[in-house]
Amino acid sequence: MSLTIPVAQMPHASDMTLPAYATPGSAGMDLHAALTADTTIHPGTHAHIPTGIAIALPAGYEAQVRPRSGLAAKHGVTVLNAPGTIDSDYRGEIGVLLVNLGPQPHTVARGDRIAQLVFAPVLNAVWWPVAEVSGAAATDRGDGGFGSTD
Ligand SMILES: O=c1ccn([C@H]2C[C@H](O)[C@@H](COP(=O)(O)OP(=O)(O)OP(=O)(O)O)O2)c(=O)[nH]1
Repeated sequence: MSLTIPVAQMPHASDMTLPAYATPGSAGMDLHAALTADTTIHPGTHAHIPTGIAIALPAGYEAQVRPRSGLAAKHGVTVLNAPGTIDSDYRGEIGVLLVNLGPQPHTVARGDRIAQLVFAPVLNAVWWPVAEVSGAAATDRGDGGFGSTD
């Protein structure tokens, strides 16, 4: 299933290539760092990395900013708020909050692939207020949580 999404490049990224799927089966488009200067993320700290694009998602969809596993495995660098949520009514530049959980400083340069963007449909829930949810839909689990099946 494909979705056509308006995308605009910010002035500081007009020479960059748009995010793209790395392979025909990739779930996410790689997002690139639209930095004007290298940014070093020191261990235990995070940085807001611009991607140079703004999008206009149709109502009923979201985009998720997810980590790249290669970056995490090699450098301990991941997305701080993973998965970041891009709302359908957001029109600003997409940013990526990268956190360095590794032992070494990590430098991000312009054009580096820093995260991936996955598009997904969103279900809009409507509350149906009831006195007790177990009355509305009883289950074997009931209110057992947090390891209750251990
Ligand atoms: O990784 C992210 C997460 C969010 N956003 C943008 C798009 C999103 O639609 C907006 C708001 O994000 P979110 O709802 O997660 O932020 P909030 O902390 O709840 O703030 P707000 O009060 O702006 O909703 O910020 C990004 O660019 N990157």
